[in-house]
Amino acid sequence: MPVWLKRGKDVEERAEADRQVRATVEAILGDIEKRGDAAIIELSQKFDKWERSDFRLSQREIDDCLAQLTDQDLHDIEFAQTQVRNFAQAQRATMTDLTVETLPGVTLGHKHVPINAVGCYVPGGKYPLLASAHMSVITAKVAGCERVITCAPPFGAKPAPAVVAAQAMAGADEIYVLGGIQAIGAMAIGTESIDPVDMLVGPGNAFVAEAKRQLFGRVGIDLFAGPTETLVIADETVDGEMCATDLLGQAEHGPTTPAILLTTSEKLARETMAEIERLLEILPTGEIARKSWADFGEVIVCESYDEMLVEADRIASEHVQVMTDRDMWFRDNLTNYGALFLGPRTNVAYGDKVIGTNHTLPTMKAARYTGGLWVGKFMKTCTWQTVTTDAASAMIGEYGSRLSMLEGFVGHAEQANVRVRRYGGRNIPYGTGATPRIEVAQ
Ligand SMILES: NC(=O)c1ccc[n+]([C@@H]2O[C@H](COP(=O)([O-])OP(=O)(O)OC[C@H]3O[C@@H](n4cnc5c(N)ncnc54)[C@H](O)[C@@H]3O)[C@@H](O)[C@H]2O)c1
Ligand SMILES: [Zn+2]
Repeated sequence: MPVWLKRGKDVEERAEADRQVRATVEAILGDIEKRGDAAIIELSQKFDKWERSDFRLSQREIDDCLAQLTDQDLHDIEFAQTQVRNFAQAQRATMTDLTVETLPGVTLGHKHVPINAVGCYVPGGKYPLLASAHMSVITAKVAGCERVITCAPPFGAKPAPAVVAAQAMAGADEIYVLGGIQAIGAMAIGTESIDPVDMLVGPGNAFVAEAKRQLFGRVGIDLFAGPTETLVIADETVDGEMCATDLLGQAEHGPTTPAILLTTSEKLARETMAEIERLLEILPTGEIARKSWADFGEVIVCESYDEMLVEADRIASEHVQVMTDRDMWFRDNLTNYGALFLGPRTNVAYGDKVIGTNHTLPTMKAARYTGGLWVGKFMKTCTWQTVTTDAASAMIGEYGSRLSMLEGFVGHAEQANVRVRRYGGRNIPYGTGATPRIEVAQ
């Protein structure tokens, strides 16, 4: 049985916080629906102290942001964007259109159709998360989406230059400085100044994730990508400093970030907890990380690798860092996770910022039913079919007619029968729903 050396807050407390967020989001989306731009302007003032009548940046404002970055900054952003684009293109290449003859004269297929208009949210309340611009905008463009618009909140009551640069360099068609529920609502519902999109993507805090969830149906969403979570699976092949650094590296995202250590070694567990206390004293973002570690950090000691696997699948964390003597065994056997980071030479920050895999990933156990954002999320896989011979049309028609009548659908049966008459030369009077029989072999 696993033993907890440290536990996080219980589920009830989290559920109460979720209820409050749900109510706030519902009220604000209703207001945006009713009052459009007027609501957006007020909300932006209220939550972000950001006053503007038009939130779209002009080309001049975009150029001004680009000019504030150093050559090194621009080179680094370009490097990261190239990695994200290369991987997205390789993934796109695995998605082939399909044409298959399933019976003589019966041809079925599917094709991948890019979604026309996409709204990409780039979070930036606590940190200007420019990497989210690459993850959403570039991936949408690789998919072939025509209109890709993007919203990020102001940072320190003005546009964050690095975020704007990343949005522009990624190829965004419209850039808005707008955050939180008001950004999500404006993109999905539309206002006098912003045309609505077909799909919302991108990570964000609990308000952003909940707003996307409530708007799902009216628009598509990528997945539930709320506050970051991380899980480290480690044995004695690594030390406490490495584990502590990887846990705190993600705990700094926000005060509700679960960072969990699963290990077979109580010695490593205790060493990691001590290291965390030492590092929290010197980490400049330690205040946030300390709060999330105190409230949501967990340390679980397991008896075996199999037990760690079961626990990891139960936790279904957004990020899973594996540093053991059998990393590929975990890759081959884990089933619930957003993204895997295998071996001590890589880590979650590489994925977050630069290596090329997408960092928008499922949280709150959504990893049980979805992977992260990828080029396939921006495509609709739509089927088509055709019947190319008379014999095939009549043969499928006879089955279709009988199966329709089993459901009581006479009109459906007639759609089939008219073809059985014309292409099969069978005389079935209209409106009888007569079902020609076949001999079933014994
Ligand atoms: N799951 C993923 O893939 C992933 C990836 C990266 C980041 N993240 C998460 O993104 C989040 C970013 O959060 P953030 O807060 O820094 O930026 P954010 O851009 O998501 O949210 C900032 C906005 O929240 C709104 N807001 C703040 N307090 C509010 C309140 N009380 N009521 C209504 N609206 C309010 C404001 O309008 C503000 O513009 C973090 O939680 C991080 O963990 C997740
Ligand atoms: Zn991160």
